[in-house]
Amino acid sequence: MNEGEMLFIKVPASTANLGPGFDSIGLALNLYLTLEVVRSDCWEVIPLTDELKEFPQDERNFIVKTAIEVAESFQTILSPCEIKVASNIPLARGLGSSASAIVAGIELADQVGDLRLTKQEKFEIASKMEGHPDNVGASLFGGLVIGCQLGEEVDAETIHSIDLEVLAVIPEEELLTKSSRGVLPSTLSFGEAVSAGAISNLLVAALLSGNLELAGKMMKKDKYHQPYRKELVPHLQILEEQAYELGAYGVALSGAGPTVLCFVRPGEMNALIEGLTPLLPEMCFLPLEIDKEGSLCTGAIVTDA
Ligand SMILES: Nc1ncnc2c1ncn2[C@@H]1O[C@H](COP(=O)(O)OP(=O)(O)OP(=O)(O)O)[C@@H](O)[C@H]1O
Ligand SMILES: N[C@@H](CCO)C(=O)O
Repeated sequence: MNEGEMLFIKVPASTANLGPGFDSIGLALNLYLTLEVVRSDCWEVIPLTDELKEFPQDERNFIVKTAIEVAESFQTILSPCEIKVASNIPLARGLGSSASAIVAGIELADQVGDLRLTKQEKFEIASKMEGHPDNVGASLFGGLVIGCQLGEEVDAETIHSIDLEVLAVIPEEELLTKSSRGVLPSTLSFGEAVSAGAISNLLVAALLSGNLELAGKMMKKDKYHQPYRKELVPHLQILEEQAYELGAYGVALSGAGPTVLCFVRPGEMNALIEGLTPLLPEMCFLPLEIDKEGSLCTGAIVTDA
């Protein structure tokens, strides 16, 4: 990168699982982590939004650490940069903040280190780092992503033709993914695994065919994680009981929670918010749409070579 040149990186938020698509289904959402990158003498991260001020502002920052680690795995040393970071993705709320930071780090390594990675290569690296492909796949590709990670191998199909409107119901309290995975069982019986897989398969088919009632029905029937996480996220039960009555066709825990997503038809958002606000007055209600583009890098880059 020549002096004075600036690189912009934009990575969308995401929701994972959509109920039964545990560790497999991701949907990109229109909240963003953005980076403005210029060459500097040392690594410096300048947070432009308040929530990011708690993180280290040098090479210990998670995004920078990720970038350095990725570049090193390709025997590349990154030249230091000054990075202005902004984000409207709530942290540790189930909206893929850690996945967006990982994807931003990979994009940073790719651009500054001139690694020339393909999207698939970025997806493989990101899935390995995050441990599952759902959030990172959505943040990279945009749209609805159905992924499968088996050991080192990771595959995905991306669907951009689906339009969904969602209401994110976001509590004030954080819930770390690590804690929320801690309440999950270590095994399911063969019979439970078969029905959990069938529910997930039918969710995908219903989303693809536009049968939204059926998709919503399958979200509620998840057997992989929501029944266990309800103890940590009591408002999931309240929303499952009330949101359908108020016009939503689906309700699902967003990723590891604590955010819950209500899926609504166009034109029905306001009535849903009005109906839910008195029931959960302490929550933030945020209408969201699907991001169709995934991560984007713009700006001129000239490498050291
Ligand atoms: N922009 C960022 N810069 C540095 N660290 C970040 C950033 N975004 C997220 N993180 C790290 O990721 C943690 C949150 O990750 P976690 O997996 O628990 O939740 P999430 O990704 O927001 O939710 P989910 O995985 O359920 O969608 C934060 O507490 C922080 O340590
Ligand atoms: N599939 C993951 C998403 C959160 O990282 C989970 O539900 O734990």
